[in-house]
Amino acid sequence: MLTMKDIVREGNPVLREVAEEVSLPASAEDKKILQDMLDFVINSQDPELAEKYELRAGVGVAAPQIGISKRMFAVHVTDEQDQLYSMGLFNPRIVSHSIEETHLEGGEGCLSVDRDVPGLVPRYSRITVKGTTLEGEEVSLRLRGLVAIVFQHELDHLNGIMFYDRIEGFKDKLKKELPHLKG
Ligand SMILES: O=C(O)C[C@@H](Cc1ccccc1)[C@H](O)SCc1ccccc1
Ligand code: NI
Repeated sequence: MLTMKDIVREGNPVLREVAEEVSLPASAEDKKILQDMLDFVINSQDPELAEKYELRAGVGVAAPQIGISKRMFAVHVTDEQDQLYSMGLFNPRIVSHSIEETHLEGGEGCLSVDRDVPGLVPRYSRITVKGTTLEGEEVSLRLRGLVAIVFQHELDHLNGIMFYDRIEGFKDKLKKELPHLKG
């Protein structure tokens, strides 16, 4: 099973690579890796397992975070309507998004970042994501709220982007929109 020792930390160049498409249908090896990633996220939310294996609670993990530069990630997160999104996705991509943006009030964290980085991270409020599930099914998901933010955080990992790369944008954007705040 995956534990925190398998999570690469910032500074490791793999986190700054653009990950490779996964050839489909996925090999047994790629399916095993993605299933292990999904199990890791689920385990991280189980208080007993998290304590026993010293897992940091997470709602997603991307393959580059375990040192594998492939376009796949796993999420286990419940949205505001209590709909559970528990899945592994191969070759996920945003096919459309709102202009409107949102952010988590407390900012974001990352399993690969062992420090607090304050600041709001702008994300699209609504996205449509396509990808292929562990079962080999092509899905199209219309997402909003926390789930949309989680998918965008994980998708960024596939493109070598860390959440704090986006924090400056937010301040610059704020200054542009509210020049009187310049300072
Ligand atoms: O590092 C990762 O990719 C896992 C992150 C994903 C994430 C961070 C911030 C915002 C959205 C997604 C971990 O899940 S961080 C822990 C966490 C737990 C619950 C809600 C948000 C973040
Ligand atoms: Ni992260």
